[in-house]
Amino acid sequence: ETVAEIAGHAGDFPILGRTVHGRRLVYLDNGATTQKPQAVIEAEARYYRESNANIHRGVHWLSQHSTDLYDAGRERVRSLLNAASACEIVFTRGTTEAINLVAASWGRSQLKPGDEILLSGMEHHSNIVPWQLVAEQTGAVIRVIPVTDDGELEMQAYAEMLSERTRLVGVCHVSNALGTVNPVAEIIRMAHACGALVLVDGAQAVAHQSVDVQALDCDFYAFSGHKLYGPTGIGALYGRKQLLDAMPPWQGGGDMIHTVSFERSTYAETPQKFEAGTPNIAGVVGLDAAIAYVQEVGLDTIARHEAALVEYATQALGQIPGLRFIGQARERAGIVSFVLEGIHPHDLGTILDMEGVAIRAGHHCAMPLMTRFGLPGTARASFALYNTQEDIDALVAGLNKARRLFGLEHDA
Ligand SMILES: Cc1ncc(COP(=O)(O)O)c(CN[C@@H](CS)C(=O)O)c1O
Repeated sequence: ETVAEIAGHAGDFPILGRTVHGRRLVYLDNGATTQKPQAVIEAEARYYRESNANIHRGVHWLSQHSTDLYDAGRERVRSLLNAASACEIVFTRGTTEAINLVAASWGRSQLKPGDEILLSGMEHHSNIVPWQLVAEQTGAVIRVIPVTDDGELEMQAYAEMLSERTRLVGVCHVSNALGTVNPVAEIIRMAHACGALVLVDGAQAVAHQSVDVQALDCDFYAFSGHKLYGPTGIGALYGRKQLLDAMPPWQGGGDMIHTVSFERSTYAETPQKFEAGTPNIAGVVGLDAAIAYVQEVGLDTIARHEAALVEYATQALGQIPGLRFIGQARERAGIVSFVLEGIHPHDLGTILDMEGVAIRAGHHCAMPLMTRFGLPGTARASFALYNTQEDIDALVAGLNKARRLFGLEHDA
């Protein structure tokens, strides 16, 4: 599709037709969660209307049909990430659970006292706290890759931190607080050169650009379906097959076993070994529909559309006196973060909400990053394929109204 055609897709998202406080909803909080196209809403509803049954265990047609849908969803995720095999795709509740799975299974079984885990200073709490929990249990040590004033990783410092003690590097593909796109292929190459693994937190990347885990050569890649126009409660972990095969289960129960006795149980193969209990089957069906939708629109088209929005927003917001961008990385995806002198981000968010404009304000679950910038938080506008320049104009109008309400309009 062309970028011009993409704007027509707003009509695919029923919720965008609603008002908030009597104003048109201007939804610019896509980093928190994206809205859902009718195709995703209908896919889940149709599953419950026509196909619902438990998977893997029934001998009846409906159970096999439901299992086929679940397997088709796994193949769709494989195609999204270009993984070598569908058995490298483990369904989880989302990014947080995917990272906890790696920390609990690989971390607890592999990490020894003194081993080092390198995390970037711009990580989301879900790529910090699981590693702190496993470091407490194993004696491993967490070290932080510094972030520059522009919101990029200090690659020279990273190179100097890498050593034979480095066992794993955790890095976000795209920062949810700054929009920075990290040079993950280079980060991975450098980590592998000293024998370390890399987990990439892809929560803010998969909806904004094509991801190829084989080209990146990453060891783990995590994302959430709800940030990719899919349902909440479903996401996925990509893991290199030989790593997943060597990792112990992380949750016990039905489906993840081969045999069970009170003396000893044996476990299913990857990926089922990591999918205990009845999974979110409808969520997988909805995720399948969401990925099909973005693949139809075209991730490269979406990337170009959102890059144009970031550019337009940077120009328009840059005209507002007292507005300071936080994070000016050379490569950004889908997010603009800023502070407005004299108005707390939460007050900005509240005033914008009264105008129907939804943004996020606060620390964005990246408290260490906010501390690094000496801020309590920022205001964040995050874009999706259905956003338009008119949405950004509404944001600018709302910010200027906030300035008037706070008596800041006397600035030139
Ligand atoms: C980079 C990154 N990593 C992990 C997560 C967690 O995703 P879950 O689906 O909640 O598991 C998120 C979710 N960030 C939301 C909620 S804090 C935001 O408004 O930025 C993220 O952006």
